[in-house]
Amino acid sequence: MTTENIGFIGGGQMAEALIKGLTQSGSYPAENIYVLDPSPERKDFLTATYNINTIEDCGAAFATCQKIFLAVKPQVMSLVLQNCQGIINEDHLLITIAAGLPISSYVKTLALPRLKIIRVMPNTPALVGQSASALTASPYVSQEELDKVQNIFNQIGTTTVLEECHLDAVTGLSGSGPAYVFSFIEALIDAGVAEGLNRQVSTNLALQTVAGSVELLRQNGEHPAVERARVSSPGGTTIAASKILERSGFQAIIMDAVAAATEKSKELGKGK
Ligand SMILES: NC(=O)C1=CN([C@@H]2O[C@H](COP(=O)(O)OP(=O)(O)OC[C@H]3O[C@@H](n4cnc5c(N)ncnc54)[C@H](OP(=O)(O)O)[C@@H]3O)[C@@H](O)[C@H]2O)C=CC1
Ligand SMILES: O=C(O)[C@@H]1CCC=N1
Repeated sequence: MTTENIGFIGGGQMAEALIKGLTQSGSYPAENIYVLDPSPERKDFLTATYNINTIEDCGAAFATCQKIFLAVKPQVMSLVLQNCQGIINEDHLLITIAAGLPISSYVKTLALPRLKIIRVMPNTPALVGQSASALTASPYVSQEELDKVQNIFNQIGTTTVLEECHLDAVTGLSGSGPAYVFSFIEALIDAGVAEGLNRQVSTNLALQTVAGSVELLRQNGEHPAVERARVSSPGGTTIAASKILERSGFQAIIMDAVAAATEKSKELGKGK
């Protein structure tokens, strides 16, 4: 069976995370991957690093690739789609990773009522095969087509198929989520340094604490509050720290942050 060519319109951070995840895991041959980006330096970097191919314009992308990933910022998507008008037809399969933009906005801009498009929200841990992606498809995508695309994302992490109404919340939680986790880890490292630990030691301890806690939750299957209670010895250190987190509204801050990102995702799609 021959491998289909896949193309990326936009070769930025998230496209690179997907390309690296797919090529370095060995799950997709580099020679079947094409990228279109306005920056010659960026294209040179991507071809030199991942041995993939570059492509010059939308016409060449759609002539060469069976599946096209739209990986540009939501703010420039309509311009990109306008450039592709008359090139994209209802036989093509589009996969968009743009935050916020509803499937209906692509149908409207391209004036293709039976457009086949899958909207996906991945995240950058795709770089190391650990992405969390949620997918939703337009009604004209067959189950087989959805399965194939889901399988591509399965090569770089976990996937969930959801109704489109949930995609903004997914963006707020897992799309942007790595940034919140990185902030937390950064704070833990700095806290260790503030308490006198060497930065490298502090980094190693913080990373393993987060990784180990995730693994514990995965393996035990308990609610995080149960595991938190197990760490908190009576009259001990953890409960003293927890009091500070509670007082500062730590959990509410995280919930507010996810709500702000979810709201921004909705805003990006408004009027589109
Ligand atoms: N970063 C993340 O963690 C995630 C991002 N996403 C989504 O992925 C998409 C890309 O985001 P991200 O990778 O962060 O952004 P980047 O800005 O890193 O990537 C976008 C790329 O598209 C290029 N570009 C701009 N105009 C065109 C055009 N007309 N044709 C082809 N390429 C073009 C940009 O080039 P130039 O910079 O020269 O303009 C840039 O290289 C967004 O829609 C975002 O919502 C989804 C999940 C997670
Ligand atoms: O910040 C953003 O808009 C993109 C979408 C999700 C993660 N990064």
